[in-house]
Amino acid sequence: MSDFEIETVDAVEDVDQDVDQDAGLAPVVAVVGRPNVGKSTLVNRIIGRREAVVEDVPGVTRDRVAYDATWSGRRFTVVDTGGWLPDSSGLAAAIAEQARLAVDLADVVMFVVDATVGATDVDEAVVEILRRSGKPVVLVANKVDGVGAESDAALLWSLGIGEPHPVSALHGRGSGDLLDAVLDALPEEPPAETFGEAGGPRRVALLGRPNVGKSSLLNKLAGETRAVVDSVAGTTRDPVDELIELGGKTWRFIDTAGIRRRHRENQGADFYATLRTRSALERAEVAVVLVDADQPLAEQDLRIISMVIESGRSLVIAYNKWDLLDEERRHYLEREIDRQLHNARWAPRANISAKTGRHMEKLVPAIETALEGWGTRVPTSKLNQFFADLVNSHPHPVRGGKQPRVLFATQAGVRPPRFVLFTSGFLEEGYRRFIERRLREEFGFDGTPLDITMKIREKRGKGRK
Ligand SMILES: Nc1nc2c(ncn2[C@@H]2O[C@H](COP(=O)(O)OP(=O)(O)OP(=O)(O)O)[C@@H](O)[C@H]2O)c(=O)[nH]1
Ligand SMILES: Nc1nc2c(ncn2[C@@H]2O[C@H](COP(=O)(O)OP(=O)(O)OP(=O)(O)O)[C@@H](O)[C@H]2O)c(=O)[nH]1
Repeated sequence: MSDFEIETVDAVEDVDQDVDQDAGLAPVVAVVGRPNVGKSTLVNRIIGRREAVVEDVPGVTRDRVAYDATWSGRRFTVVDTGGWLPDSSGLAAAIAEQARLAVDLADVVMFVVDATVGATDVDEAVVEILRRSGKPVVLVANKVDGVGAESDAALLWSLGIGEPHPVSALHGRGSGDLLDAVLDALPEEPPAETFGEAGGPRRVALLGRPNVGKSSLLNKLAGETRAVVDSVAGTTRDPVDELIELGGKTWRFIDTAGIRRRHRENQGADFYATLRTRSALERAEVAVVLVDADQPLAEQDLRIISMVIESGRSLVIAYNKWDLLDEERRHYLEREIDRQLHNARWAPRANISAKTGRHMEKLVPAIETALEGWGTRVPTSKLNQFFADLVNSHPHPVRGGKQPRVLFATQAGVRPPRFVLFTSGFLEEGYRRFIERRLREEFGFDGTPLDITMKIREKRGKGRK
């Protein structure tokens, strides 16, 4: 992208592949079944807390649907589909719809049947959908509270989707064996996320177009603390980093040799500057982009900021040469910046002067804020509470008689925070931006781009097996 169009939301119809390869995304286990069979009770049993709302009234609308769960050290997201269909047109149709959604969005389906009631016509219809999907299904024979009821469970072999697992969601009986079966059905565990060196100084890239004051700032930072701790030879290429102590911590400034070396005499300096920026970003965790406050914001400034955002690194914007502005211009510029940098409005800002040292002390807190936002993880239940509220208070506009919904969401990773929204249809641009804005309002995320992916259920009638 050469302009300043920052797309943090990937609107892709068929993104299953991307998402499934995402190392951080926990597999999704959807719990499906008729009303009142004990889905919520089972979910509470699995997550080890009483969070899903259990009601004796069938079909109670719930506002939280997805939770983090762990069994035998394996992390997964469990989804209570009971909350998906508050206004259905007839039970059978509603359950069928619920099953289809679950099949499309989950890695494994837990199909819950009330063993004391036995298989009903609706259950049979669900089995049909599940079988056709080819997704792994674990059959749960619930409400088997004692040995006496085990024969009820055995009758469910007749459904023809494999072994019924007798459990009492209420008392916990059989739930361990059930979860073992679920783990067996989960896809292979992806390799753990590996980002950066464990511990060690946080890595900062100082970026900006020629003449904005990068070397001046570097000298000021290094000089001010009187502690240029060390120079570090770059491991891969020739760049040399510097360890600088600031605010009681040691920071690794990336490729400071490159900043101090002048490219001005070279032809194609622009090209080298871009390369340098790119390779610095590769190794950095946070970028401090310097902008010359005394000059109009240039295309190149915006391009550098875009590069940071696209690289998924955290971002601080420092307006340098603030000493050159008079009071009126400062006031005016503050507003101007808000308008011009609206795509990076979330980045902490510092108005500094590398020359006079003005507000240099604000730089470290800004960097720390950005790194914190970058590493923030929101628990699944909190995230889904947020989306439930959002969908209720600000539903997606109806388009062509349809109203796509966020069914549930999980955070697939950090650095930067990555979210996957499981939706019942395509969310349009404006709504996606709205979601991002509200996520930021609710959870902070100052200084970090957000990577938001939609995982849309397959379109019906388009080659369903
Ligand atoms: N005896 C017995 N009762 C259970 C068991 N599991 C759930 N129940 C009861 O069944 C009723 C329905 O449980 P829920 O967990 O709300 O059922 P649900 O499937 O989530 O229901 P919907 O919200 O209608 O979709 C509650 O009164 C539970 O206490 C069980 O293992 N044994
Ligand atoms: N008034 C004022 N001048 C500054 C400030 N920071 C840097 N300058 C001046 O701006 C000019 C460029 O500063 P440098 O630090 O060399 O800029 P740079 O970004 O390293 O430049 P390149 O090496 O071309 O990429 C020098 O003349 C500095 O003295 C500041 O805060 N206020």
